[in-house]
Amino acid sequence: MLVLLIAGSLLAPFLAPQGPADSSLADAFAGPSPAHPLGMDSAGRDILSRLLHGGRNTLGGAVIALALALALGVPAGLYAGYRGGWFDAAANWTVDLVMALPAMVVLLASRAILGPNVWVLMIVLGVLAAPSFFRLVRGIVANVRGELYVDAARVSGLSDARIVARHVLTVVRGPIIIQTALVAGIAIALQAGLEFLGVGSGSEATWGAMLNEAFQNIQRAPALLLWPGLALGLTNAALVLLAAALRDVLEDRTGRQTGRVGRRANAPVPPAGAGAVSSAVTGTVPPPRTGTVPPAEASAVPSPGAGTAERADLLSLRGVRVAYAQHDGTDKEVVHGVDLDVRRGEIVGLVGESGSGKTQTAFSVLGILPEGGRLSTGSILVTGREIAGLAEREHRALRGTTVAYIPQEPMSNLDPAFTVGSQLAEPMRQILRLSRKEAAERAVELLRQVEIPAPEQVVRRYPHEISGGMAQRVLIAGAISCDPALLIADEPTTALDVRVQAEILDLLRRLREERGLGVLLVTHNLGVVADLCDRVAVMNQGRVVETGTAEQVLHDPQDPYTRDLLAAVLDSAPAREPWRPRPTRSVSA
Ligand SMILES: Nc1ncnc2c1ncn2[C@@H]1O[C@H](COP(=O)(O)OP(=O)(O)OP(=O)(O)O)[C@@H](O)[C@H]1O
Repeated sequence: MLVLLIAGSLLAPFLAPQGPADSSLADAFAGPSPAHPLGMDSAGRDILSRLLHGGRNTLGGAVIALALALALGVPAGLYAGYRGGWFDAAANWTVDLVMALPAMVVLLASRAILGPNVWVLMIVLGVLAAPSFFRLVRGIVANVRGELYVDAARVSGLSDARIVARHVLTVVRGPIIIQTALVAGIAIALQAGLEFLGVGSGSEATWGAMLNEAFQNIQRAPALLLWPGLALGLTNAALVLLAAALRDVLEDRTGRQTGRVGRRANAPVPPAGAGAVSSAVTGTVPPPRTGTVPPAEASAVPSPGAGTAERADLLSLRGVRVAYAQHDGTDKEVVHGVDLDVRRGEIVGLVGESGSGKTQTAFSVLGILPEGGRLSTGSILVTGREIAGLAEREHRALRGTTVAYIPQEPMSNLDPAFTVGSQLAEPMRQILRLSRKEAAERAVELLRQVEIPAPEQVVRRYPHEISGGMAQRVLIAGAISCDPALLIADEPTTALDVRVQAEILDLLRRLREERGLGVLLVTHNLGVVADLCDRVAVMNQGRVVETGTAEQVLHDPQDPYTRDLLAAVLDSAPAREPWRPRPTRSVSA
C-alpha cells in the first residue's frame, strides 16, 4: 500500500488528469465523471489531481522532516553514546531543552516568523523530532559500549569507526528503522493537522489543505472529506503496520540468536518482585520468561512404543522426545526418545558433553521448556503420576512440592533486592500456607540444615553479602523447603571452587540419606558422578547411550561414546598432595 501511495505521488504529473490548481467554477461540487473519476471540489478543481499532487507535498514534507531528524539525531546519538564526555553532556542538555518545548507552539511561532511555507514547517518539525532519535541511539550505544565484545574489539586494535560500523550500528539499526516509520506517521499527521488548522501555506495542494477545504463544505458535500481522510488514514495505518512488522522481524532475529541463553531457567531472575524470586529459591522454577505458556506439554502423548521395562517409583521417563518448532514450519528434534529412571533415595547422574540434551530432558520433567519447545511424545511418571500432557497450572503445582530445582548459578538466581530470609519465607507462606512468623523460623531452620553458620544473621543478609557457596546452600535450602520428593540439580557445583564443591556434594548426599530424596543430577563432571551418584545415564546427541550403576559405567563402559568421554578426563596426572600449611621459617640475613 505504501509503495502504491508513493508511486502515485511521484507519478502525479503523469497520472493526474489536470494540474492541482486548475479550476472551473462552473463545475464546482460536480460528481464523478469519466474525465474526473473522484469529482470536483468547491472551487471546481479535480479531486484526483489534487490528491495525487497533495501526496507529493504531504509525503515529501514528511521525508524532509525525517531526513533532517535522522541526520541530526543519529550521528549525535552515536557519538554521545560511544564517547560520552563533554559532548554527551552538552548534547543531552540541548536535547532536554528541545524536548521541553511544546511542538505545536514552536511550529506556530515558526510560521509567524518564517512565513507560511509547508517545507519550512517540515524543517522545523525535523529539528523537533531529532531528539527522539538521539535518545534512542544514545541509550543503546551507551549499553553496547560496555559489552565485553566491544572491549575485545578495542583491545584487538580496531579503530573506533570500525567498531561503531561493525558492532554498534548492527545493534541500533533495527530500532532506528522502527522509529523512522513511527516518526514518518507523526510528521504526516502533524503536517496535515497544521494545514487543516489553516496554518500551512494554503496555496499548495496537500492532504491537510484538502481536509480543511472539505470541512468548510461539510454540510454541502460531506463526500469531499472521504478522499484526503482515506489517503491519510491508509498511509498512517501502512506505516504503523510496517513498523510493527519490522519490529517482529528484528526481534525474532535477535530472539533466535540469544533466545537459548536468555530463556535458560538458570538465567537471572526477572525483576518481578518476591513471587518470581521465591520461585527461583524454592526451585519452583518460574514459567518461561517469554510470557507464553509452552504449547508443549498440552500436546504431548505417551508414545505407543514407550519402553515397557519396570518403571521407577519416583521418576520414570519412557520414549521422551523434545522438539522445537522452526520458522519454516518444521520441527527440530533435540531429544530422541529418552528412557530414564530415578528411584526414591537414589542419586542418578545425567552426563554427556555440552549440547547432548541433558538440560532439555530435565526441563521436560519440570515443564519449563523454552518457548517453541514441546514434549512431542513420551511418558513421564512422577511418583507414579503421568505428567506428560499436564496443563501448565497443574505442572506449576508440582514444582517445589513434588519436584524441586537447583539451578547452576546461585548468585544470579537470588534477587539482590530481598533478604535471604524473605526469599526463603515467601514460597513457604504461599505454598505451605505458613504464617509470617512460622515461615521466618523455618527459614532459619532450613539454613541450619544446609549447614550455614549463624543462620539467624544470614536470613537478614542480602545476596551480595554472602559468598557463592553460601548462595548455593540457600538455593538448596529453598529447594527442600516445601518437602519435595525429587530434586533436579543442574550443574549445582560448576560455579563454585573445588573446596565448596565438595561441601555441596556432601550436603546433597546427607539430604538424600536423611530425607530419602531422589536426585537427578545434570552434570558433565565425571568426578562429581563418581563421588555422588548411584547410577548414571550417559547422553549423546539427544539419546541415552548407556545406563548402569556408577561403578559399572565408570569402570567398564560399554558404549564407545562413554569410553571416549572417560578417556577425555585428564586423570593420568599424579594427584597433588593435599594442601598443608607450611612451617614458618625464620629468615636470616
Ligand atoms: N530454545 C532452543 N531452540 C532450539 N534448539 C535448542 C533450544 N535450546 C536447546 N536447543 C538444542 O537442544 C540441544 C540440547 O541442548 P541442552 O541444553 O539440553 O544441552 P546440554 O546437554 O544440557 O548442554 P549444556 O551442558 O551445555 O547445558 C542442543 O543441540 C541445543 O542446540
